Amino acid sequence: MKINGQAYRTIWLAQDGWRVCVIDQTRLPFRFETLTLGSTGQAAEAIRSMVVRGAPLIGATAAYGVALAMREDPSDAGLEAALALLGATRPTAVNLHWALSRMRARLIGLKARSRAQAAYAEAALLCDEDVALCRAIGEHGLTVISGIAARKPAGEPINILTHCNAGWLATVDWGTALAPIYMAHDAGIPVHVWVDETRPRNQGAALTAYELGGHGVPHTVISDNAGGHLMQHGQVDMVIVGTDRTTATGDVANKIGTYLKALAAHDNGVPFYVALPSPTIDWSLRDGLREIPIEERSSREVTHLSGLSETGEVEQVRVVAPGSNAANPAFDVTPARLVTGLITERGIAPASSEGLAKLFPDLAGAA
Ligand SMILES: CSC[C@@H](O)[C@@H](O)C(=O)COP(=O)(O)O
Repeated sequence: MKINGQAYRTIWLAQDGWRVCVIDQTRLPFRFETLTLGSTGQAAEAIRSMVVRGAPLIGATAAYGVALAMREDPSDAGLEAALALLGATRPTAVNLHWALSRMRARLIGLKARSRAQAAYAEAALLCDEDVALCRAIGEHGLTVISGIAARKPAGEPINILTHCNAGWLATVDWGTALAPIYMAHDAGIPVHVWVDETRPRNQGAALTAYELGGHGVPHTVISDNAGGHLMQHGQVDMVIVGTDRTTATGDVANKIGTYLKALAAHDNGVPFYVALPSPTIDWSLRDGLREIPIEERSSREVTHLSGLSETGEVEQVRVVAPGSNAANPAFDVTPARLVTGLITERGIAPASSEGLAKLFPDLAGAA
């Protein structure tokens, strides 16, 4: 997607052909800065500190982290150490482990001297595939938006609510939940997006609003608590969110607060869709609530807010009473029964074992 007219992916190789460039998402929306990663340690730190975030981009960065490791130490011990370091960065997004398993499978049978080149090629392939998966998700999701548009008076915007950031910044390009929205907008279908601010880190207010604004998509940022009210008053036609891990049975882990939106959507008859590429499906899990690991993050993300001061400086301020404790579970699980459909690269599946297995017999069968 474009920033100030220039096309970007979220991850690319530097001019030297081996270091890895990323957009520093902790600086958005007020500063656009890129970082160049020159070691596995730096790649791991970029994931841990959320310089890069979003399930597919975490996987892509981890893949390049393995490639960087293979320049440093391509031995079996070097490979296993890199996989362990990168695998311990963030617990919920399964794309991380999917990407690391794929890199291991590609490299383990090779002689050490061939590994670096093969690792870079595999990481690049994984990134290109991610772009293709997200584009296909966009095309399938577009049919849902077009269907809703056909039932509305001509010219009236389709109001779509989204939570967190599942746009191109969360993937290599296009995004998952936002891909259908970009495609609808580009096709001339009038869309308007309600953007949940997504406390505590405000990925909606900072990143989704930045992306949609950059692409000219009409949107309005709302406080996280406003969605239910808007749904009760008929102001939301559909919800689309992304996911960090979806079980083989269709339970969906996503940014904290997603479950409450699904409940409100269910109560108000608003369709609730989840957009995901197949690497986000954890075929080994059947009970999302019990089995998906939920990341606990620093309480400081709850007690403090970051923003632009009147003097143009990015500052942090405390918003919680001094002395109060804060808890910060970063994800929640929406049970399959609340999900209208899973928008994947192969089409739209009911959120159930049967629905997923029918679309992905090859993957479901292999688990
Ligand atoms: C296409 S991204 C899907 C999810 O990764 C996204 O919705 C999300 O929850 C991101 O969380 P984050 O903590 O910002 O990495």
